[in-house]
Amino acid sequence: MANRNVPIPRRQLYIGGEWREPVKKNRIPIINPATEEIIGDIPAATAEDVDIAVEAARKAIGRDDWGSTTGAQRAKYLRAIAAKVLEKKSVLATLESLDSGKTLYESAADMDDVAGCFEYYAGLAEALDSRRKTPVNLNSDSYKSYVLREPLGVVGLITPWNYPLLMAIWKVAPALAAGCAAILKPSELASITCLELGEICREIGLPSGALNILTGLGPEAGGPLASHPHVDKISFTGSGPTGSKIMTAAAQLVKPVSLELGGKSPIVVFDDIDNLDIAAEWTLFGIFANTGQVCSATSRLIVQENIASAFMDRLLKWTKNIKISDPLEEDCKLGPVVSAGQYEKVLKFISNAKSEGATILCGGERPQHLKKGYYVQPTIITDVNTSMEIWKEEVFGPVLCVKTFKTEEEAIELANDTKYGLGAAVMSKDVKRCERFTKAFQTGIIWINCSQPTFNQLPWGGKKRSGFGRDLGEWGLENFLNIKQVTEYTSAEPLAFYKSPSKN
Ligand SMILES: NC(=O)C1=CN([C@@H]2O[C@H](COP(=O)(O)OP(=O)(O)OC[C@H]3O[C@@H](n4cnc5c(N)ncnc54)[C@H](O)[C@@H]3O)[C@@H](O)[C@H]2O)C=CC1
Ligand SMILES: NCCCC(=O)O
Ligand code: NA
Repeated sequence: MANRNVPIPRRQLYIGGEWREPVKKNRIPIINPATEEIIGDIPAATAEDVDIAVEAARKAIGRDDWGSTTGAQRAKYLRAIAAKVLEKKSVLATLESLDSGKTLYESAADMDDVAGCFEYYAGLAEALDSRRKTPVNLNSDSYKSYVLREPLGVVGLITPWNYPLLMAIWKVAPALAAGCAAILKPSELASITCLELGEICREIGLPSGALNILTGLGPEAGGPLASHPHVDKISFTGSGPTGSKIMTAAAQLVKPVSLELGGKSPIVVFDDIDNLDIAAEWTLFGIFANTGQVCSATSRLIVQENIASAFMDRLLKWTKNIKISDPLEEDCKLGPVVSAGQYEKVLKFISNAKSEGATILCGGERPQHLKKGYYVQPTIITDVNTSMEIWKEEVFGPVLCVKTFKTEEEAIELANDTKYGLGAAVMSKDVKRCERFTKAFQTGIIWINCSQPTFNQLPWGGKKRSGFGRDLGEWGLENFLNIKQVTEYTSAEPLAFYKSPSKN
């Protein structure tokens, strides 16, 4: 077992490069979901603190030490942050697991990804210098034009608890690379590592106000950020209802938003796969990794009828092998869900599925050997029909529902039978078929013969009710840039649109 006695730092809000007590001095308890114990507390920001942070961010943009930096200069800060994250990886990973219930293995992998994401956007920040000013050929002798890529301004980043630091960094790294000043509002359910990012920024000497971190409740801290007149953009990852509230608040000021809102992603398994075990493991990984708390989790298995029985048999065998334990225990592969509320919600989905006539093939309860903590067994549900809640709604827990199909057309129809459109996976060795599915899936992310691998270089986001806009890749950077066209009249001739007074 890793050292569970890592002290939980008692932090304040990180504003203008300093730790600052919230104006109202309120704090929120930190709960370890594996033990249900209170292990510390975080500051609770309110509208007053949002005002102070926005002011600090505005000042940063107006100061030369941040507002006039080149991409290459900002890249140095990003690389310094990446190096610090790696230096502190073990402590950060433990804190992430204590706060969110994520297995230590996954928390450590997240810290590598966090550092990798800062490194990746450092590269894009450097490349931005040569792309900052792009001439545009107008086929005109009278005009000369170019396009500037400039930082968008002050941006609000509102992020969830499922990958507490990583989801924040998917937005923080490109925002800083672009030269914006950012205000991060992480989830109140898991904020520790985001506050530690504040300490890292302080240690590496990031110019004050370039990144501000406000922990607090959604409506009290996130709400005022979304509706603040001096915040130029909101980038949000989280639930549909909250995304909709943020968009409504932002719309009053015609403030741009990008929304990443989760889904009910399908994984389609065909009978031509060579190896049932390989497909079974990807299917499991697609729904049980991070205890199913993944926006792109492939939570609907759509399996070809003639292999369904053999495939389900393999799935059950693999599922029985999953070690469920305290996330800090070695080889733990499934920790608790994040909170009491999420635990109740997941169990309610399972009991509703039962009352609607579905069969709980395995799991469905808390594991017998764990008396405390928000643990839910990995659960597979069959005899599902398309009108059931379990088929339609995002559970955000370790719950897979299963349907069978006979024909390819039927599989496509089932896969797209959702209001969401984030991810979709197909398992088949037929290349042409995979191409047909790539075209037919109504989503932003397609996985072929795998589920969930994620790379900094690739765009991340969905369509339909999964939201719009893209994190990661060059698209993640574009989110935080203003595109400005500059047109210069270079001719010595007059415009000659109006009658000249000299000809009167
Ligand atoms: N797509 C995804 O990645 C995620 C989806 N979810 C889904 O959402 C459900 C609810 O979980 P929550 O933690 O309540 O998610 P949420 O969407 O309410 O929270 C995400 C972020 O939004 C903030 N927020 C909440 N209300 C706000 C408001 N009125 N204005 C501005 N910011 C606000 C929260 O404080 C947090 O930082 C989960 O059960 C899960 O199904 C949750 C987290 C991530
Ligand atoms: N593997 C990263 C998933 C990100 C998300 O849940 O939004
Ligand atoms: Na927590």
